[in-house]
Amino acid sequence: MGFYEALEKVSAGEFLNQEEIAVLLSTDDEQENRDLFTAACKVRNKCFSNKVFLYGFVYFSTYCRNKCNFCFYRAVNKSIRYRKSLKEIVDIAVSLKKSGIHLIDLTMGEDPYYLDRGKAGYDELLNIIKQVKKATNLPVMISPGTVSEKLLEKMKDSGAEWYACYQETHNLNLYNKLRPDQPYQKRYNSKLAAKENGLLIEEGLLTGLGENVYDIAASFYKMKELEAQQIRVMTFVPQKGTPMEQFSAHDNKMELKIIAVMRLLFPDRLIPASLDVEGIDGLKKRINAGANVVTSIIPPDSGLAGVSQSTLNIKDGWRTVQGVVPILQECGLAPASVSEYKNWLKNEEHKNAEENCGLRRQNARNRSCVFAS
Ligand SMILES: C[S@@+](CC[C@H](N)C(=O)[O-])C[C@H]1O[C@@H](n2cnc3c(N)ncnc32)[C@H](O)[C@@H]1O
Ligand SMILES: C[C@H](CCN)[C@@H](N)C(=O)O
Ligand code: SF4
Repeated sequence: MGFYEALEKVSAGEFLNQEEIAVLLSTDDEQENRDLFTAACKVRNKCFSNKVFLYGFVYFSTYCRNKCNFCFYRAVNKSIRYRKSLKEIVDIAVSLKKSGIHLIDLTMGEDPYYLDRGKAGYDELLNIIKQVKKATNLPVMISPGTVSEKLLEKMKDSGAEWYACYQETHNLNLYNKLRPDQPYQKRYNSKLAAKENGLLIEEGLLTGLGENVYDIAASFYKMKELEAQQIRVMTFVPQKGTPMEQFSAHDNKMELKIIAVMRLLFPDRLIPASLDVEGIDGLKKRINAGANVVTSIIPPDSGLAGVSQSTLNIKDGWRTVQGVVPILQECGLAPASVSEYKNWLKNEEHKNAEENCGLRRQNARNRSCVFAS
């Protein structure tokens, strides 16, 4: 099947086979790329109108027990380590809320202080979620890595709506190289357990790590199977002092194509444009590829580090609502209101609960879109 046949088929609402996905992802033709992005934005606008969601980011602990080969915060790296106090975390969350974001993303390394049962931090972590919720009354996403079902349940009870945990790839060999000593299935099962416990889940891919278009197509099938409410991709950014420091940094072309194809395959799912890859300069192209969420918004004076770009555009204030909104406007878009975001969540939580009860197993494509005109 040719590029335009595949594009037409997916635009008409059909899921593609792996060969057809590979065709869309393989194009280097400029006109084909433009048409892919235009089709993706059309589908996004049909589902979400001109509304974009904004996520504030609080990386509150950079300590980590793992040794992911791509990550600046891997256990043995000489990176900036900090653990923010409860007061600091709540203050940052409140300042993010005041700036106009829709969700607080509480992200951490797999910090044993918080994750090991019996340590003081275990209850502190739950208290952080509770206090952030209480102070902001905003939806909360927790990104703690692979955790037990018990902890997921407690996180949900403490007020978290979302659990983010990215597999990065579904090519087992590549996964094991990227995340040594972190069994693939255990990480995957965390997401299933979170979903069963009523949390919304985010799945994510890294690109530029040696995967091929068939691996990416296989990941889309896994995303379909997971029924994640939010799906993302980020280009790998080489990190100083890590085993993959010399791994050549990729341009962002594949990331943009993946965003567009994800949008076409999963029209009504949330798809982020992360500021943590290329900073503010990379926002427009990600939005114009079909993204509908801006992530990694960070208050300039919070002393927080990003994940893949620990400093880019933080102190200069570009990773802020103020920095982001004019770019959305240039794309003909605008931030949603908090209640629009909450309505979207409520609807998804309802569907999730119904699915969990086995009341309905319906193809994602037939789901109604909250913002559909
Ligand atoms: C730093 S972790 C934070 C949550 C938790 N520690 C975990 O691993 O799930 C969040 C994500 O950042 C992304 N990431 C980490 N290092 C990166 C890099 N060098 N380039 C691009 N993305 C990166 C990965 O997708 C990873 O899953
Ligand atoms: C990867 C992070 C999100 C974790 N839920 C953040 N650096 C981002 O780009 O959105
Ligand atoms: S990606 Fe997450 S789990 Fe892996 S080293 Fe980085 S912070 Fe730790």
